[in-house]
Amino acid sequence: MKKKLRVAFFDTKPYDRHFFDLANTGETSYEITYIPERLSRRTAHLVEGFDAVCAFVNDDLSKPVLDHLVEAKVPVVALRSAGYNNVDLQAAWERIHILRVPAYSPYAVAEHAVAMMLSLNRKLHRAYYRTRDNNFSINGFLGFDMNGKTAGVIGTGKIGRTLLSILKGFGMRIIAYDAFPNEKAAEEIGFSYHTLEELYAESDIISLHCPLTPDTHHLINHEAISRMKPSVMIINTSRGQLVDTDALLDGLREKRIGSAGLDVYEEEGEYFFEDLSNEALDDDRLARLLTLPNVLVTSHQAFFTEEALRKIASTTLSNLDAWFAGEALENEICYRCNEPECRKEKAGRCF
Ligand SMILES: NC(=O)c1ccc[n+]([C@@H]2O[C@H](COP(=O)([O-])OP(=O)(O)OC[C@H]3O[C@@H](n4cnc5c(N)ncnc54)[C@H](O)[C@@H]3O)[C@@H](O)[C@H]2O)c1
Repeated sequence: MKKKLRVAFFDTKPYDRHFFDLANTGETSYEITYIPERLSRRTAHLVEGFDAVCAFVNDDLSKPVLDHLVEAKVPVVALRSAGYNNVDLQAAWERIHILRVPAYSPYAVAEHAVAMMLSLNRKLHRAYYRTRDNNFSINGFLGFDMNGKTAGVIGTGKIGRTLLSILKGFGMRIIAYDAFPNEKAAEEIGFSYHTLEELYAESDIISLHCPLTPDTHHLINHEAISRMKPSVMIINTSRGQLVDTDALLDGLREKRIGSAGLDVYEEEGEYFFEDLSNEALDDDRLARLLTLPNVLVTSHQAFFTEEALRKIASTTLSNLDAWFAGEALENEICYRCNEPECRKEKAGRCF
């Protein structure tokens, strides 16, 4: 019998195992080892003897870890995520192939962003606890009609556009900013592009849907916040480091920000996805955010729907199938993918 290819899955939870076991029945089914620990310098030695590594959003794929993977002769990393800001693509170049799941369910993330907006606006996260305590007072729960208000979306890719369509249905005025505007989508959905400055000045709700890059790191900082409407609601379901947490906390303290919904957090790596209910939180900024009634934190769960997990599992495994079959790698990424002479476009692989 042909020996199965071995894949080391890092940072796995029971739901990963469930959906990957369901999907791992194709022609090239793999011998999957589910490792609960994150991939890091400390755990990189576990990759010895594997044919591939599968990693998630908080796994560390910096140069020292990639060096270790290359030494261990692991030729490919399959990310089971869309974002890849945790990978040093330059260090990976011409040494190890990086595959990802570019799209699995834009609805999952966009709908979670809307859930956060509705909860913060109508104080559902607080009402839930009040009524359970037989406290039927509605003092402090005054919200606003979203109808007629302005929503500003930063990043009009798959998720941003899905969100814009949903908010259009609420009767909101929808505006957007993107470094690479998509005028066709703007016309079809009915939103308009503006400068960041205009978007900050005009939006009642601002939702972030751009990737984390050197250009977008701390996009929401003191200066940006100083240009926003005083009661603005900020929603971040994209990546924690888009928001300067100190600036956010100052804005909340000074009442320059009305409310914030955070599915991601700058330093989430140590905390999100883990049950730390028996421990004291040692991150003072996260602890402070969690005390504020107008802040709603969820732990990177926007992607977490049945449909998204099925698609993540099937695409991750078909990316590996394509790699091991020597086929073109549609979902490979490298730091040169945005260049006009991108090799993948011509040869099907980045290098
Ligand atoms: N919370 C979650 O569970 C979760 C799940 C999936 C994705 N995400 C995050 O959502 C982000 C968006 O996902 P997507 O599928 O819509 O990606 P996408 O690639 O389809 O869209 C990203 C958009 O951002 C734009 N962009 C790039 N640089 C920009 C800049 N400097 N300023 C403004 N816009 C810029 C791009 O032009 C593109 O239109 C991902 O990068 C990821 O970080 C979060």
